[in-house]
Order: sequence, then structure tokens, then C-alpha cells
Amino acid sequence: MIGKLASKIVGSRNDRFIKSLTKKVNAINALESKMQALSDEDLQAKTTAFKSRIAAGETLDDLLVEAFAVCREAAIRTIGLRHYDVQLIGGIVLHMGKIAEMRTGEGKTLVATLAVYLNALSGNGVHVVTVNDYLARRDAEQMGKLYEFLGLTTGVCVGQMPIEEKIAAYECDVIYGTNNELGFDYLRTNMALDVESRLQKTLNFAIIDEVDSILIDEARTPLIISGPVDQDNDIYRRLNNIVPHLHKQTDDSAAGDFTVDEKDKSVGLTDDGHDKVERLLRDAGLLTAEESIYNPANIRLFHHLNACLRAHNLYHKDDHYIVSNGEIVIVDEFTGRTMPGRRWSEGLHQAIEAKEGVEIQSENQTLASITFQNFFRQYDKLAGMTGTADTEAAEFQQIYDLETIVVPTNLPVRRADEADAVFLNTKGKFGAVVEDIIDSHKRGQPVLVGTTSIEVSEAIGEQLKATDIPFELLNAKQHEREAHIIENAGCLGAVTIATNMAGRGTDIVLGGNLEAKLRTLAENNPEGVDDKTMAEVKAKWQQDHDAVVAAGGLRIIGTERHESRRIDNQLRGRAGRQGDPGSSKFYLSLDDSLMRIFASPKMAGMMQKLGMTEDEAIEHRMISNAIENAQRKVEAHNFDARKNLIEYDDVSNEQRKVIYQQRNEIMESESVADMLVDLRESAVGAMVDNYLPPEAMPSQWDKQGLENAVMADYGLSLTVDDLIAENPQLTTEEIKSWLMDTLSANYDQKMENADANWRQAFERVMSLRILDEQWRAHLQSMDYLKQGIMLRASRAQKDPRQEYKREAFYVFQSFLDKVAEHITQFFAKVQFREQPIAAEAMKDEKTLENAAYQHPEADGLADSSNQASELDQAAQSASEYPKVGRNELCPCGSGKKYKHCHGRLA
Ligand SMILES: Nc1ncnc2c1ncn2[C@@H]1O[C@H](COP(=O)(O)OP(=O)(O)OP(=O)(O)O)[C@@H](O)[C@H]1O
Repeated sequence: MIGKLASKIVGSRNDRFIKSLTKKVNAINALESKMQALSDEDLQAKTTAFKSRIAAGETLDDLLVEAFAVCREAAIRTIGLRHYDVQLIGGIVLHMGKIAEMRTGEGKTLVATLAVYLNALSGNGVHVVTVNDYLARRDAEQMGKLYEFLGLTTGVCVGQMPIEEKIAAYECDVIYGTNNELGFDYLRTNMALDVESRLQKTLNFAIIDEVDSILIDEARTPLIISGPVDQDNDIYRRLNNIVPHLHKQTDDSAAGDFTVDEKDKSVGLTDDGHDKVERLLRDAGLLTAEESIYNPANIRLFHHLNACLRAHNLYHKDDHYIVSNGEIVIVDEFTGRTMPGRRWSEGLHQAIEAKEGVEIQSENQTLASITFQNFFRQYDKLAGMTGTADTEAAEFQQIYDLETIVVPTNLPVRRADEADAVFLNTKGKFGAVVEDIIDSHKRGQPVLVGTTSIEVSEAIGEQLKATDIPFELLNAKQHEREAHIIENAGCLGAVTIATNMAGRGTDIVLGGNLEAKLRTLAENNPEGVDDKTMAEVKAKWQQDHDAVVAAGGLRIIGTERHESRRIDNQLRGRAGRQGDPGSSKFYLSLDDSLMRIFASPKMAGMMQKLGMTEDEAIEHRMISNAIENAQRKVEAHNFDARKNLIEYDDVSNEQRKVIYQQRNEIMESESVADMLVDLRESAVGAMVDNYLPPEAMPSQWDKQGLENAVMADYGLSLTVDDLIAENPQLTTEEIKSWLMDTLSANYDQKMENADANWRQAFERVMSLRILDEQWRAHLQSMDYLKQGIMLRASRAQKDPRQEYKREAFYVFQSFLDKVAEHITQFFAKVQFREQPIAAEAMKDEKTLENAAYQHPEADGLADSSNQASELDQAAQSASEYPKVGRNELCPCGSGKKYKHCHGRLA
């Protein structure tokens, strides 16, 4: 109360902020006549002049006023639109890296051009992010004229574009792209094997349109690139047939094809084994006469064979796994419980399936993934636009460090938001909705009905059919068609029933969209339209426009309150654009999910007591307020869930950053020789410490174990006793040095005749490929860790987040050890029997060939016909953990007591 009073006296922070920007707006306006006086050439020359000033040390802030004045004048000359003053304010807010809340119809597409132009002057690329391909293309085309005039290039980045076009697009000053595609390209960039194939060079500045739907509604669903581990499952069967021909080297016989290390669960080929394997593979047609198994192109074959050998020698039926209904089910080695659904990674599961003769299942592996939350946080500067951000301002601030500024409208808002009408049941509610439609239609008032599901929109459509009122049903995800329907949604007496109104490009003009009408006219008359026809079309539009205004403007009818006020505001916001008249009303029933959870049965009892029938409604501000309070509670709950997810996601994000940086360093460095030495040191150190622990006396050393491991991993024969004979005081450090020296001498000898450039490229690409392979296996381990930890934590009463962080650290450590181990092994064993392979051939072109790009639909805005509401899901998932006591920690991972979290909703 006091807060409200205070803000009335001194103005809100938002008001003060807007006021502080008016000085700049006035300065831009003051330059207008000067800009108007410039010739096109002189105006265009400003871009080069600005760039020189930046090079001389001026900042973008220094240039803002002038650059905005230039951009405004250029917009008038190219697209015929002059930025309103409030649009200048919006542009400044975006440049400052904040969210500009601007209502529908305020022209956000044009607002963005100001901040885009200014920031693109730095030469580092500006990304404008939209939610669908259609809008990205449309905005790039429309606004591209302005940038081109000003000497800037514009590119588009949408799905299914050839890679060459993508690379060219990313070279542009301004890139209009969809959130999905930009995110996937980030992942693809970090899967590249050389600098030239990287798509995104920098992540400088992104302006996100519909920022609330991208950073809040879709925040929780990750972008995932996944691919089949191997297309050809038959390869396991063929390799499985080779295994019985190979003989294990036992302790007492020196002969043998492979060694087995039980402790490390690893196997390794001996020199003899290596020759034999190549012979067998050639016989099986898996290798040509010239090829070696160490040829980089055969690295998969090598791995699969390794998996088959492990499957036969280290994994035993009814001990490590059981065969049940034709499937291999893992047995947990600690608890002895079976783990249905789990699969071993790195091809081991398929190898065991081949060994047991059951069907070999194709496996999809996550190649890379990231959430929007983490992708967009990578940009040096971020800004956003939307009609509805204010209700989520706290979340934008806390999670993304983005302040929300409500930009005033160009003209005062004249929309009347009526109180909600609450009915006993859905039947009564629908009846009232249809009556409202008929009533509005009679007056010529266009109506937009917003529904939460396809079923509801169809049900209302069915009832309307009986009335002969024509209507458009909009519920599929056809963005282009959607835009066309919306162009006519403001026509006299139009009725449009739509689900999911959150998307962009939904600006409804009273009387229909004149620009669209003129466009259609031009399309239908390619030889040109005469002035008379043109004038007639315009006059007809004006007449319709005036009639719609007289009928009350656009009428918005909501058929259910969403859990989030923001979504309701998006629907309401479709009416009353640019000072237009308009009205909105929500029709609810006690069956709606929000009402079911928060209002009934008390309210139902009251309504019945009052003797209300199904077609009567309660209508009171108090009820609307109560519903808003309920929405606030759900919003807070959802925010908690997202915050909680971020804590988990931050862990993998940190790991991803480390690895992506490492990849970039490898790609960018001329030689990775020093890195290979470091990795070798780490791998050799770990191996020696494993068998000859630093704290153990020499008499306790497992010399045989070390010798076996050295043979298996590096193909070297080491006899510790021989070294002791030479040096009775032999220390483990000296054994490590011996191994390091021998490995590097062997490797140098093998590389003796290799061309230096080729050697560098080979080492770089192979290191990257091994790193990537291990990274993918690591992603899977992290997934398993996350799944397991929640259950474990709920039983063990521990805070799952802490547990997860702790364990993730160890898992990551072990992944790093594995990378060192595998890279060292590879270079120790690699053999060159043929001409060096061309650097090009080392690249794994196939990785992304069959990849799937998934982005599960965000739950907040999806057609909810086939989805329980967020609330229902929350309640349902809570009931999936029947044994959790009210005072125990909630298994969702929030770290709160169950009664304060999901238990509260059950
Ligand atoms: N300064 C201006 N002068 C005249 N018309 C403008 C101006 N700015 C924008 N418009 C027009 O207003 C309409 C709405 O623009 P746009 O779709 O960018 O707005 P928006 O409603 O803010 O976006 P959204 O649909 O995302 O809510 C467009 O037809 C555009 O051409």
C-alpha cells in the first residue's frame, strides 16, 4: 500500500527511468532536420564515419544519438516508416541490454532496427532472434532494405539451410534467426573439427523477440542433437564372430592375441593379435588389403572390436546382466537389482546383444545438448522485446540479469477488460461464449476467441456451425497461414478461434490489414494496378475500419485462465493496439484446471446454494482477483522449478564450457604436441599409481598388473624386474619416466617420415575426435547420474543438488582421465602402413549426417490438448512418489520439504 502511494508521489522506478531517456530522445529529434537535408550518399556515408570513430576509440554509447537519427531517416527513405518517439525509447532500452516491454502493435520489428544498426557498427554481428522461420525471413526481408541502404549486410538463419548458406549468413552484420536454429548452430559450431567449419564466430549481441516465450516458457526444454551410435548393427554380429578366433594371453604363456585387465575392465591387442585381427577383418570383408585398423576412418571398427572382446571376457551372464524377453538387462553390481531400460555405453551393450544372439537394438546417443537458458547466457550482451514481461520481471532479473522496462504506448490504451464470468460447468461456459460471439458478430465487431486446446476450439467451432456464422479455426502450427488468417481477423464481423496465441506476427488491424490487401491486389495484377482501383480499395478499407471502430473494435474472448497471467495478457493484448478501441472478457467454469485446484469445491457449494443454474454466472472483481492470486502462486511455483533446474543445468554448463574451450584451443593451435605430452604424463601417472601406489612398499607392487596394462594399453613390453636389476633403488617416478621416454621415442620413430604439417593436422583431428567420443559417453553418464540421484536422495534424506554437484565433479574428473588415457593409447598404438591419410579424410563427415534435432515442445504454451496442465503434472508427479513423507525432502530435487513443494499441490 505504502509502496503504491510512494510511487504515486515520486513516480515508479520505471517512470523515472523512462524520463531519464527523454533527454536522448530530444537530442535525436533535434537532429532530424539535419538528417533530412542530407543526400542519400551523405546519409549512407555516416556508417563508414561511425566505424572510423569506433576505431578511434569512441564507444557505441557516444554514437547512440547520431546513429539513431541516421537510422530513423534511413527507415523513412527505405521502408516508409518513421520511428515514433516511444520506439526510440525502446531502441535505447534494447541497446542497454534490457527487456523492452512493448504492447502488441507498437512496432517492435522496427524498434529493433535502431539497436541493431548501432551495435552492428562494431562489426561483431548482431543476432535478432524470432520464434519461427516465417518471421525470421519476413523481418530480414523487410528490415534488410534499411540495413542495405546503410551499408550493412543481412543474413537469415533458419532450419534446413545448406551449410554453405549458413556459413555465409554468419558472415553478415545482421542475422535474423530462430532461437532453435541459432542454438543448434552453437552446438554444431562446437562439433566442428577445424576452424573453417565453425559457423558462429562470435556471440556478440542478441535481441530476442518474444523473449518471455523463449527464455521462460521454453527455458526448461533443451535442444538436443542426437545420432545413431552406429547405423550398421550387423557390424557387431560380424565382429562377434571374429572374437572366438582370438586367444587370450594368460599369465604363464607369452603367446596370445589380447590381454585382459580385470581390475580396469579393459582389454588390449598384442602385436600378434593386431596382425591376426587385421587378417580376420580382411577375410570378413571389413577391411581392404591396404587399410589398417588404426586408420582413422576405422576408428569405430576398432572400438567395436574392443567392445566385443570386453563383452566376451569381462561381462558374464547372470552376473553382470541377465537376458530377459530377448533383451539384455543390466544387474547393478552393488545392489544386485536389475536396471531395466539402462544401456551400457560405447557399444558395449550392442556387443553383449551380439554375444547372446538377441536383437541388436539401435541406440541413439546425445551428441550435444543445451538449454536456451544457457545458450543465450553465452552472448556478451542480451536484450529482449515482448508485450508481456512485467509479470516475470523478477525472473528475468535473477536468472538472466535482464531488467524489464515497460515502454509507454504511442497512444493511450482504450481497451476495456471486463470481469471474469464463472459458470458451474463447461457446458454453461461454452453456451455463454457462443452467445457473446453471436452478439458481437451482429454488431459487426470482430472476435478473437482464445482457447487452451484444439479440442476446445473445435467444440466451440461445432456450436458455431449451427448458427451459420462463418469463422476461421487456427490451431495448427502453420506460421505462414496463421499470419494470413490474422491479417483478416480484424475485418468487419470476422470470427477467429485460435489456440496458442503467443506467437509473433499476430498484430490484428481493425478493418483488416490494409498492407496485406494491397499486396494481394498487386499479386493478382502483375501488370500494375491503376490509381482508381487503388483508391477504391483504400476507401473500402477506411469504411470497414470506421465501422469496426464504431462496433467497439476487436473483442477478445478467453475460454480459460492460463496458469500464468502473462499468457492471458498476451491474448488480451491483441486488442486495443495503437489506441484502438477494444474489449476483453474471460469465461471460466469450475471444471477448468486452475479453478478445480484453487476454487472448488467451496465455490461450487456456494453457487449451488445460491440456486444457480449452469447457464448463470458469478461475475465479480473479487473473483477475478482471487484467480489472479492463484495464478501468482502457480507462477511462483513454476519459477522455483525453473530455478531448481538451472542449478542442475549449471553443473553441466560449466563442464560444457570447459570442453568447448578446450576444443577451440586444440582447433586453433598449430601444434598439439605439448598437449599430447601433458596427457601422456597424466595417463602414465595414473596407470603406474594404480598398480604401484605411491604409499606402497616395492614389495607390495603389483608388477604383473602394471606390465599387463602397459602391454594392453600401449603395446609395450615392460619388465619391472629388469629395470630393478639395472637400478635397485628404482622409484615409481623413474618407472613413469621410462614409460614416457619409451612412448615418445616410439611415436617419434613412427612419425619419422611424416610431413610436419600433416602430422600436426593428424594429431589435432584425432585428439578432437577422441575427446568428442568421450564427451558423448560422459553426457550419458551425467544423464544417468541425474536420474539416479533424485531417487537416492529422497530415500537417503540428502539434498539432491549437493549430491549431484559432488558426484558430477567426480564423473567429470573421471571423464578427463579417460580422455588422457584414450588419446595416449591411440597415439601409442597407431600404426602407419600406408600413405598418410589426407587431412580431409580424417574428418568425420558422417557424425551429423543422420543426426536428429530435437526440441521438445515447451509445456507452457503448447496446445495443451494432449498435455495435462503444469499443475496436474506437478500433482501427478508428486503422487508418483508415494512413500515420501510430508516432512521429507521433495523428490523433485528442490531441496524443500515435500509439504512445502509438490506435496502442497497434491
Ligand atoms: N513508426 C511506425 N509508423 C507507422 N507504422 C508502424 C510504425 N512502426 C510499426 N508500424 C507498423 O505497425 C505494425 C505492427 O508492427 P509489428 O508487427 O512490428 O508490431 P508488434 O505488434 O510490436 O509486434 P508483435 O506482433 O510481435 O506484437 C506493422 O504493420 C508495422 O508496419
